Amino acid sequence: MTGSINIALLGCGVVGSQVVRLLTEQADELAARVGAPLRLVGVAVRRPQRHPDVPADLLTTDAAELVSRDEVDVVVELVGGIEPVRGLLLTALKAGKSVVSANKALLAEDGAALAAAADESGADLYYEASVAGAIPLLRPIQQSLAGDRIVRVAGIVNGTTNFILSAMASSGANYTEALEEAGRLGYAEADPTADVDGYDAASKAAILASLAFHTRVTADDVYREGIRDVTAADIAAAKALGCTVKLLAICEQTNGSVSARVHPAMIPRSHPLASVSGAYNAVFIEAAAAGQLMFYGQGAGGPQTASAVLGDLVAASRNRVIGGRGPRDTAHAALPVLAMGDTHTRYHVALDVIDRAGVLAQVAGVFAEHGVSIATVRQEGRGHGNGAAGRDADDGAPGPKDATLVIVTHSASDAALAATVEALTGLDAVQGVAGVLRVEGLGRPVTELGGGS
Ligand SMILES: NC(=O)C1=CN([C@@H]2O[C@H](COP(=O)(O)OP(=O)(O)OC[C@H]3O[C@@H](n4cnc5c(N)ncnc54)[C@H](O)[C@@H]3O)[C@@H](O)[C@H]2O)C=CC1
Ligand SMILES: N[C@@H](CC=O)C(=O)O
Ligand code: NA
Repeated sequence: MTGSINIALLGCGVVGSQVVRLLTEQADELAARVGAPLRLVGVAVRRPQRHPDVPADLLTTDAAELVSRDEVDVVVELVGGIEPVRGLLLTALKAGKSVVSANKALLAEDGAALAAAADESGADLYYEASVAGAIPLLRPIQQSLAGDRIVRVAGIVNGTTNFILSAMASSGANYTEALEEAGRLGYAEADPTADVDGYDAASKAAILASLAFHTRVTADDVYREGIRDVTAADIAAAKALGCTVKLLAICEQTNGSVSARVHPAMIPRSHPLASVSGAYNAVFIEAAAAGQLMFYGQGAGGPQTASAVLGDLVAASRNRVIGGRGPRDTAHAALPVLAMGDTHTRYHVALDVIDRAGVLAQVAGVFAEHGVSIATVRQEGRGHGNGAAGRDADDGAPGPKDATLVIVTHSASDAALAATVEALTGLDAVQGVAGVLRVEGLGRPVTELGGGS
């Protein structure tokens, strides 16, 4: 066995502390797999007194000094955020030290600079834990599917929002109630913004699109909508169509460009992603030759995420032992990113209208004017003696009539749909837009829409 592989750990929180535990508990096995012992030479933290489980002589508050030590072979970064981590990792990579990171925010913002620094010095840069935690996803994309052409990567990459949407669907809770439950059970953080507003998923989408399509997509390139505006009525409307609502990250390659978007969408309950509930993640990959593949598991958690970090650490360490480096990021395709307005999907539009002769024709006319083709229309009575939702509106009940028109479109551009909705709000007979949600078939025909619950 050769000399040890020396590891510097930055950050010792939820994930970092589990990496220390696994490195200690599995030391002999890891050494056998790598061909050299993995030796932790330093752990950079903010407050050493909070880490009684880490040998005191390893703890330091000076991350910059630790990273620049000559003895360090691999830097494992589990701090998160952009600065000071970016500077620390660039220093490490430029000095030829390999880097393992779970930092999706940094990778999605400045992965190109990190990859360039790794290329320059011949070091490894691995970040499997940054997307979908424990689920092996980036390595299959980069290695197992390297000979194929990936056309779509779509999935549920945020456990917090999936938990909230699952709770809303199963109990009928509204968003605020479900968020509170997620907080109580430890899924949602005190400040849930990064999760519920889709920033976390957008960073992951940027990383997935970059690797899958051999190009560079940053978090800013990703269209982003979170789940704050998803209502109990949206969930009920999805149910009525045989669908469920999920926060999806969708990355596609079409006609020489890529698109990456994060937003809530209805998906058919028969789709494999529909049954992914609670804090689980699942990602669906479609490749030209391989066809459809699905990856499922826990996207967060200390031990789970540490598993992915250790996998990267073993890979980087093996490369050190053998001499050389593993597969690097390839961005040779350099594809343009499609504007959200030019992406195409189907839509569910619920309109509150006055129920009188000619309204349906008027509404249909607005869709037609904007080139948006209607697939199905359903009218539901609403109040004023008009009967319960879902019953025939024309039930002969006396009094003024209000109704909700539930329209599902064929595939249309996002820009055309937005213009249609804008124009609909200008119609006298339209009292309000009760809901607009995208409907995604995700590589499967959406045949069952309207099929009921
Ligand atoms: N917790 C999870 O389930 C997952 C986390 N990740 C990523 O893993 C990374 C770490 O996440 P967690 O362990 O959950 O965070 P955490 O907040 O529990 O741990 C981060 C640690 O870094 C320390 N720290 C902050 N600034 C520092 C500095 N300048 N020098 C040294 N230490 C510093 C903090 O005191 C804290 O102990 C983040 O990038 C996160 O996005 C990725 C997937 C899942
Ligand atoms: N906050 C994320 C976990 C880390 O990637 C989630 O809720 O999935
Ligand atoms: Na992963």
